Amino acid sequence: MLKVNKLHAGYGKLEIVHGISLHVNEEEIVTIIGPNGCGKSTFLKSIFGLTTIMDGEIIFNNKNITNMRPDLIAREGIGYVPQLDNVFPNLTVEENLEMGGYILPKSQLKERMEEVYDFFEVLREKKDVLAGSLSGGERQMLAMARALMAKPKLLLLDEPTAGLSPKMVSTVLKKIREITDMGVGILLVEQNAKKALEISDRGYVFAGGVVVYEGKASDILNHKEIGELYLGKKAL
Ligand SMILES: Nc1ncnc2c1ncn2[C@@H]1O[C@H](COP(=O)(O)OP(=O)(O)OP(=O)(O)O)[C@@H](O)[C@H]1O
Repeated sequence: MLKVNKLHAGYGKLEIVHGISLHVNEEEIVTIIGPNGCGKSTFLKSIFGLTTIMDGEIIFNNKNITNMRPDLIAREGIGYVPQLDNVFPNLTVEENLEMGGYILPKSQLKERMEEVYDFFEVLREKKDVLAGSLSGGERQMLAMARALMAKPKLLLLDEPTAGLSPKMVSTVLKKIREITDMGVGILLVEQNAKKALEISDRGYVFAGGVVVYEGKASDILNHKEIGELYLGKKAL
C-alpha cells in the first residue's frame, strides 16, 4: 500500500533522512523506533508532504505522492496525527470530529461520526466537552478519531502515547491495534518501543537518519543488541 524508496528529506537544505526505504502493507501495523533526533518524526512528516524531499519517492496505492500537497495526500487516503497540537482545544469533541470529516460529502458526515463514536465510546460520552479539557489519553483518542473521520487507508501516528501513564499507554496501543480491523494500515513512531512492538506486525530501527535494522516485530523484540540499545533490556 505504501512504498517509500530511498528517501532523502529534511528542512530547507538540511538533510535529516538519508536514503530510507520502508513499506506498509494493508491493515498492517509497522512501528519505527530509534534514539531521539534520528529522524523518525521527519520521516513521517515527509510522507505527508511537510518537509523538503531531496531525493527518492513515495508511492501510495501505485500513485506517486512525492512532493504532493498535504491536503491532496489526505484525499488520497492518508491521515497524519502529529505528536503535538493534534486537536482544536477550544472546540468540542464533536466539532473536532466534524473538522476531521471535512473531505467527506456532507451526507456521509453523520453516519461516519456514528461509526467513529461506536469505536471510541468514551468520545460519544464527551461529545459536548471542549477538547482542551479531556485527559491526555482521551485527547489522543480524539486525535486518532478525528483522522479516522476522513476514512483513511493509512494512518501516520507520531508518538500517540507520549506523556501518558503506563496503563493509558497500554489502552491507547490496544485501541491502535483495533483500528486495523477497520481496514486501516498504521505507521507508528513510538518511544514506548517495547509495548509498541508487541502490538505491531513489523518494525524498523532508525539511527542517524538511516535504517539499521528491519524485520518482524517479534524478531526485533528478541534481538539481543537492539534490546540492549533501544528496548531497555540489560546486557546479560
Ligand atoms: N522544523 C525543523 N527545522 C529544522 N530542523 C528540524 C525541524 N524539525 C526537526 N528538526 C531536526 O531534525 C532532527 C531529527 O528530528 P526528528 O524530530 O525527526 O527526530 P525523532 O527521531 O522524531 O526524535 P524524537 O524521538 O526526539 O522526537 C533533529 O536534529 C531536529 O533538531
